[in-house]
Amino acid sequence: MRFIDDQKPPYDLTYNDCFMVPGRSEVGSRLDVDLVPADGLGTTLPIVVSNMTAVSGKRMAETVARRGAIAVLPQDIPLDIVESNITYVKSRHPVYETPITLRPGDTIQEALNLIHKRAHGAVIIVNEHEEPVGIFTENDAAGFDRFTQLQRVMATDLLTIDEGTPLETIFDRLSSKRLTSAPVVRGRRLIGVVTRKGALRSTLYKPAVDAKGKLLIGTAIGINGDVKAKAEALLRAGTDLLVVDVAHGHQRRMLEAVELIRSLSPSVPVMAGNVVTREGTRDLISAGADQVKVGVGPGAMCTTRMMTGVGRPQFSAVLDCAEEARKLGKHACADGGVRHPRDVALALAAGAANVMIGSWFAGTYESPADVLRDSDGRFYKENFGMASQRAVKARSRGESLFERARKDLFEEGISTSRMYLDPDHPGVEDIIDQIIAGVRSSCTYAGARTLEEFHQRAVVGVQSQAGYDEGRPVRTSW
Ligand SMILES: NC(=O)C1=CN([C@@H]2O[C@H](COP(=O)(O)OP(=O)(O)OC[C@H]3O[C@@H](n4cnc5c(N)ncnc54)[C@H](OP(=O)(O)O)[C@@H]3O)[C@@H](O)[C@H]2O)C=CC1
Ligand SMILES: Nc1nc2c(ncn2[C@@H]2O[C@H](COP(=O)(O)O)[C@@H](O)[C@H]2O)c(=O)[nH]1
Repeated sequence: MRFIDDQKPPYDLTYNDCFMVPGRSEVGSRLDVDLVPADGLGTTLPIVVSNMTAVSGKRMAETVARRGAIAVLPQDIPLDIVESNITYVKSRHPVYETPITLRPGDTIQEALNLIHKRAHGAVIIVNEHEEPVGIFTENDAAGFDRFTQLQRVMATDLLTIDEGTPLETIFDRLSSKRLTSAPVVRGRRLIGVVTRKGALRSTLYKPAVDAKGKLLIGTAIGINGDVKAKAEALLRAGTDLLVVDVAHGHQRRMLEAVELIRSLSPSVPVMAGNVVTREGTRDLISAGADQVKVGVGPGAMCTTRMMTGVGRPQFSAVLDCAEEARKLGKHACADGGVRHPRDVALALAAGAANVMIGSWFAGTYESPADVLRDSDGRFYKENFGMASQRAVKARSRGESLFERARKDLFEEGISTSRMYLDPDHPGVEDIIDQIIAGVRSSCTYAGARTLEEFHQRAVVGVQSQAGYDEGRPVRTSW
């Protein structure tokens, strides 16, 4: 990446400060761009879902891995739950979505409680042999009370798709019947759900899978407690990526933890952070990290900079740390502060191998929280920072009341915030579509076919606030 006229500003930059100019391109189509990160992890998109309790769980993990990204389970979750989540994600189909199932005798209320847990908007009603016998969508509830059994309202003229049916055929069949989704069967037994959009997406994205073809999943670990025992348990459980994560990643205990983890497994990919300096990057890499996580204070739930004055504008932090990591043959993950596809593109232009996103994904069907409605009827989910009182309480539940009360005094981070589901993009895959459309386009503007070429060719300028505002779409007349 270079700055226009090679004029690097003498101050640090946020994503909003930056813009990219187009360059001569030989890339004929945005679909010719390969977005596989250079880190060799097995992902096919440069997106990592933050290890935040309100963001990353098993549904998030399976959904993003199916499209080529990876989610990291937070360090707050009890180890036995982490183990079962890894097993669950590894058991998911790499193409077909996991169905929500109920029995004919279950009620509309039960179906409505579950239907927003996934984006495909249907509950499949199965018999005792796990064979689909009906399908329920929200519209089927109209005019019935909540205790009505599903067998009374479900649609029974089912279109089922045989496992292995070509994706284009699935799309055509669903389109011709004006259906958005259908159960997938092996013989007569339900094995998944496929949607029209899902069939299309599966032709555009490649799942992130391990050597056995199982979906990838990462886990996070802190530096408190018995790091060795926790790391060993996560490795045994089959984590594909270990993220060693603390607010201040450039500290002795962190470096020791990374060294320890590296000694336990020479081969597991280790991401460690957070840092924003070249020195921090070097130290984490010499301790054994394959990838440094970059970002202090840019996150949407983050009060670090207001509380402490510490942090660094994210674009410059990524630029420096990624350059340092590259010199050492390693990688950087730009963590936090992403609110638009352009931010992802700028992080990649700055040299990041991956971009970690938290709060944006909290407002999706796949994040762990339940969907709530505000007084205007708009759907939202609760999000909270990992340094907030709520998260600290969860992390320290094994400690004495006294210790927990002391920790409360160190609360940092927003306790809860509302992340509204975008009615046009309520699922995490909808947001991934937006991001990837933006990033593919950015690459072709720069004339790049790969992320490495993008980093080499990107030309960045610095803009005023007015320059940034000019780029924002205008939704009403003025
Ligand atoms: N990227 C960012 O800007 C930030 C991210 N976070 C996120 O919040 C979560 C919790 O982070 P964290 O509180 O570090 O995790 P932990 O609860 O795992 O604590 C980190 C350890 O580091 C010690 N420590 C020393 N200096 C600091 C410091 N300046 N800030 C925090 N801890 C320090 C703490 O000791 P002691 O408690 O005794 O001081 C503690 O033992 C993580 O997921 C992290 O990513 C949090 C803040 C900023
Ligand atoms: N200072 C804090 N940073 C936090 C907290 N919880 C998470 N984080 C960091 O933010 C990113 C995600 O950023 P986002 O803009 O996409 O939401 C996450 O990966 C952490 O590094 C917190 O409580 N305080």
